[in-house]
Amino acid sequence: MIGFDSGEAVQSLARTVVHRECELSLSASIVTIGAFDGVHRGHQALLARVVSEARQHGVPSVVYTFETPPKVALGRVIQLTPPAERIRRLSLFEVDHIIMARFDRDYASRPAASFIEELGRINPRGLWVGTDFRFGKERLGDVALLDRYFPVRILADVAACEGERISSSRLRALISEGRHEEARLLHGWPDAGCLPGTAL
Ligand SMILES: Cc1cc2nc3c(=O)[nH]c(=O)nc-3n(C[C@H](O)[C@H](O)[C@H](O)COP(=O)(O)O)c2cc1C
Ligand SMILES: Nc1ncnc2c1ncn2[C@@H]1O[C@H](COP(=O)(O)OP(=O)(O)OP(=O)(O)O)[C@@H](O)[C@H]1O
Repeated sequence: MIGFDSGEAVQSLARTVVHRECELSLSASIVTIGAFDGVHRGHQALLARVVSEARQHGVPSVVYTFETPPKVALGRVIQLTPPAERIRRLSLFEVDHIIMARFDRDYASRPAASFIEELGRINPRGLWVGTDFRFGKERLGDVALLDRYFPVRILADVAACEGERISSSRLRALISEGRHEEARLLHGWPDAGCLPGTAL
């Protein structure tokens, strides 16, 4: 049983442990960061790479994500997957650690440098993100900045058969248009609903 409401670390599948931000410290790791709303096929490709590289190097794999996806917390979009279901889906990839940061006003106002400092505690030896990854206050941090501190690896865009990049935004659009079967093909999970998130 996976639950997150208690806020405690959760031992779910064999090796997945969920942490609040700041409480995990590792001497080496392979990491990916993102909202992962829906854990769609693009996210799944990223997770598979992280877990495989971590095993190759004999270090823990880490997913750094947010209890509420930033765009949802900022009231811009509807949430696809609530935290407990997101943890369940992430866990199926057998990541070693999931960090669930609470994206509130204080967190959103942290500059990129503060986030880089936090990441330093888990010593990423490889940091996997997609091409468009941004972080820090006003989204000022980008891949070039991150790469000055950690070895950044970029995953090429995973696209659907018609060539369009798979994204949580695309899924939200399809679901709002009632195109559930197309959405299901993009996210790769049996159910495809939008569930309300909590805005800041
Ligand atoms: C420390 C920190 C501060 C952030 N502040 C903002 C912000 O001010 N505005 C914003 O739109 N997003 C902010 N974000 C969210 C990022 O834009 C982005 O959503 C997050 O890094 C996850 O990446 P992803 O959207 O590619 O999954 C922040 C992220 C982090 C880690
Ligand atoms: N189709 C994809 N191919 C490769 N990487 C992806 C893909 N979709 C997302 N990613 C990467 O996964 C990480 C988490 O992304 P995020 O949760 O923002 O997903 P998203 O689908 O881009 O969301 P949104 O549409 O809301 O911006 C980021 O590093 C992002 O670049």
